[in-house]
Amino acid sequence: MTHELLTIGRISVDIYPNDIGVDLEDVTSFGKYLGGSPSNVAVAAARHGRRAGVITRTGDDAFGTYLHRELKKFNVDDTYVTPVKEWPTAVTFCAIKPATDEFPLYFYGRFPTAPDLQIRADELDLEAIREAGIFWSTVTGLCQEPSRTAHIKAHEARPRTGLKEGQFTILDLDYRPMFWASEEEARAEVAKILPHVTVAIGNDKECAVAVGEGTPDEQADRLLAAGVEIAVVKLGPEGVMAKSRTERVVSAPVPVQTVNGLGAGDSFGGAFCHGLLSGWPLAQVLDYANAAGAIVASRLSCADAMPTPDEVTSLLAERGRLVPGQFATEGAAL
Ligand SMILES: Nc1ncnc2c1ncn2[C@@H]1O[C@H](COP(=O)(O)OP(=O)(O)O)[C@@H](O)[C@H]1O
Ligand SMILES: O=C(O)C[C@@H](O)[C@H](O)C(=O)COP(=O)(O)O
Repeated sequence: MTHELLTIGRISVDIYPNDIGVDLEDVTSFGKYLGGSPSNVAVAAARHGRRAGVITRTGDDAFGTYLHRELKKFNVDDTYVTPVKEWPTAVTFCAIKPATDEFPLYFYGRFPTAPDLQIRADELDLEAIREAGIFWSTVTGLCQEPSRTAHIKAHEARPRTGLKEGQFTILDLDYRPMFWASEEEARAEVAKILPHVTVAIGNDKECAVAVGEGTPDEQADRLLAAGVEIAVVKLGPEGVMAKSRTERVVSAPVPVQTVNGLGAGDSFGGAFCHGLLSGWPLAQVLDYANAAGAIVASRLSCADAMPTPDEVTSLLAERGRLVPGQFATEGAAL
């Protein structure tokens, strides 16, 4: 199977509160969901009809079984999801406090390591990585060995110069401070991957870790100077800005009632991939992904909340931002 999108990195069981607006110590019941940013991105793209797969590791346990079941349910290829014996599947709790726009994450089963940080270079199917329409990795995957070397090897196997028309290599600048000794350490690792990347996506804080403090424009310019073709700066409820060598595109906020800001970035990412694969102009890709992010921000969970194309276009239509025929997918690039 050739994947339209192949992601690599973490997977977890998200254990998210059913109680909204309270700190974790006051939560009385939780729901259980597939989670982990690059896995969510694969789910999001599959919801838009794309052939998506993920390279990751679970523990050899019941939560691992659950995650396989969920990936299959969402139509994500789990061929490259294998168990490690030594570590249990990671779980992630959060608190949901929309009134103050706070959604703190609490990672368990990631210290000193997690199964998905045990991905080894010698286990990779480099042919599948080379052939994928889009290959998506995250900065968190670089935080520890052997995952770090595996990520570098995967990227080296897919050099920018070897990409075919319509192929993209995306780095999600995703930065979780608890997994790093310092921002400088993360920046040094990002610098090793960037030469292979054609699209970099991050929020303003993540861009600062990757290429230093600055305005979104300055950060995008630095990413372009590092050789990427498209630099995307996500701005949460403020929308998104992207730059290529020839254009600067802003997609204005798509207002929604925020429930849980977590997962919006992954929804954005999966929808962004769908837009690139469809060959849409950058402005159109950004509007679509912006609305897809907003939808997940207005819902409780991450993977289970990923929207379908109809849900995205309906929201844009409701906001008076849909040009009829604009988001046709017939002309898929691959
Ligand atoms: N509360 C919100 N209201 C409307 N759109 C949102 C909201 N939160 C996120 N989005 C959309 O989703 C995108 C990604 O969300 P963001 O929070 O910036 O990413 P991340 O989760 O990676 O930090 C934003 O750029 C925006 O397009
Ligand atoms: O993996 C994580 O970082 C946390 C997960 O609980 C969650 O599923 C997630 O990935 C949220 O990512 P975001 O889209 O960057 O908010």
